[in-house]
Amino acid sequence: MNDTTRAQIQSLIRSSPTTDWTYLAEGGAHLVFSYCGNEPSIQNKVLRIRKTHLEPRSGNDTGAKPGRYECARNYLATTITPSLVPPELLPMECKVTLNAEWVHKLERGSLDLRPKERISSRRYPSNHQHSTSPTSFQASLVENLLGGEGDIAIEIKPKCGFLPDPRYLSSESKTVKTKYCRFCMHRSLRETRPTHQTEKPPSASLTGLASNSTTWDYCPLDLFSGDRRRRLHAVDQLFDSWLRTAARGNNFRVFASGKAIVPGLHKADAYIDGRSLNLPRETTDGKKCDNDTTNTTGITEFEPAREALCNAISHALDRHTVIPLLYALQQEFDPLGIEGLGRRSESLHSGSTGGKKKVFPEALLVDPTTEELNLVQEYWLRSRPAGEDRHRGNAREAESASAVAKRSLQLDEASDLRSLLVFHGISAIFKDCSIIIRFPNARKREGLIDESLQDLSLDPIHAIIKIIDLDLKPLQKANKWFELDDEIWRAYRERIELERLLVSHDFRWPRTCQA
Ligand SMILES: O=P(O)(O)O[C@@H]1[C@@H](OP(=O)(O)O)[C@H](OP(=O)(O)O)[C@H](O)[C@H](OP(=O)(O)O)[C@H]1OP(=O)(O)O
Ligand SMILES: Nc1ncnc2c1ncn2[C@@H]1O[C@H](COP(=O)(O)OP(=O)(O)OP(=O)(O)O)[C@@H](O)[C@H]1O
Repeated sequence: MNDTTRAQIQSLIRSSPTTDWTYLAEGGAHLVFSYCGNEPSIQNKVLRIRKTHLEPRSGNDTGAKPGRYECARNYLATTITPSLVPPELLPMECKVTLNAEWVHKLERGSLDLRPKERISSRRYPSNHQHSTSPTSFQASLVENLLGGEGDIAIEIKPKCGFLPDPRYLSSESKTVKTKYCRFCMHRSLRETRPTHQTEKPPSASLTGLASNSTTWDYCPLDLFSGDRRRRLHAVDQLFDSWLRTAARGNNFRVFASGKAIVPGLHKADAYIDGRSLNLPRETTDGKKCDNDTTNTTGITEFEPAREALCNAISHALDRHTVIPLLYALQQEFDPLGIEGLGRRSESLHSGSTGGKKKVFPEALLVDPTTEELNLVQEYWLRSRPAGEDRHRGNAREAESASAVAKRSLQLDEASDLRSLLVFHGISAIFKDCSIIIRFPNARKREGLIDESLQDLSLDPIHAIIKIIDLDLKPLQKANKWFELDDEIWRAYRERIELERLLVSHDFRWPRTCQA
């Protein structure tokens, strides 16, 4: 640990959980607070705290070894991820262990600000929880990627950017899964089954699939296509659903001066391209906007920002290697797909998965060892040219790199199931991470910080791009992944069939996701 890190940790320990930290955001697994105190060493930092506390320790809670998941997670973060992702894409962070009492005070102060459905949700498999009160929490002190006064930051959660290999699909699933991507089908499932993950926003399309063939939501295959026009379209669709769902989705978020903007709720003190976003507090007829997604009054106020913002994001992505990199990491570590893996497991382990029929036996789902994680690194490095070119290329190049990788390490149906599962777990991380694109305030950039913030630049050349949320997924989730995948494509097939019956004569199949 160097002196700077030591000073930061000291400042964190001295800081007050009730007055020095403000609730910023959260996902399923972490709570994130930004620092608002006066200690210079932790200005511009966020505190990212694991919701699930440390695994049980033996004895008196000091000096005992962390569990297997914890070890794998740390080894991945410190040793493996930096070889898969170039350092400039990773935020600077230092790990800290926080006293539970301190964390509880912090959490209590944030309860009013947190989305209700997030409070007390614990979704990790049971072996990552325990019933006794925790004495400490794992956290990291990370650079605040949203920036400060006058900066505009966009967060995109792109999700899975490719269709599965048909060779590993059943004849039944093939008809659907080779035409529609998992993300689009999953959105449809959430739309048609309100009980399925109810915290999710409804899709921007309020009608059925038939009309969906003309108005089409965000599809990750567009973003990952390598085609600039489709990428811009994808960004525009993300912006669109951000507007229509009043920022309730998790695929696109806009932050101005470090604060999340909610269309229809906020008056943002932010400017884009010299124009105020002018987010209305009230609709023009004087009624407070209630986040009703059908209320378009607040939405039109954003239209002037749409073009400038979407173009800037899209150009920033075009100039950067982050999208092809994520594509390669998602696709190369997942040659068979979860269905292919499940079918493989069934053929190998039929009858041995215990009383409750699960596709993957428990014994296969322990978290990876350091040796297994080293293989991940080896596989990745062997499949790519040395030097800086390692992280370059477009989606198509990534595909051919994938072919090379498969030849060199034989990651295919002949590989052992355990290795394939470990690799699938790595792919899952990159299917679920987010990208933050920050457009620093032009005047601050030029060192003119004391001038008025009228002229906020959205210059793609100066955009700073980082990847967040690269935590190891517990392999225990594999059975859930398999079951959800099965539910998703079956529900989509059913929905198509139903719509076809209902609107029989003029039914048009929904637009397919184009690889
Ligand atoms: O399965 P998915 O595609 O719904 O992904 C889950 C995400 O839902 P999303 O579709 O992005 O809204 C989900 O996102 P939210 O927490 O719902 O915002 C989580 O990221 C979850 O991962 P974890 O359990 O927190 O490690 C994600 O679970 P994993 O599939 O990555 O395990
Ligand atoms: N370094 C950072 N700087 C600024 N904001 C951040 C940072 N890290 C995370 N955030 C914000 O906090 C939110 C939640 O963080 P994160 O995605 O890491 O949580 P998670 O629980 O791991 O997510 P998931 O549910 O996808 O697993 C992010 O969506 C982002 O808006």
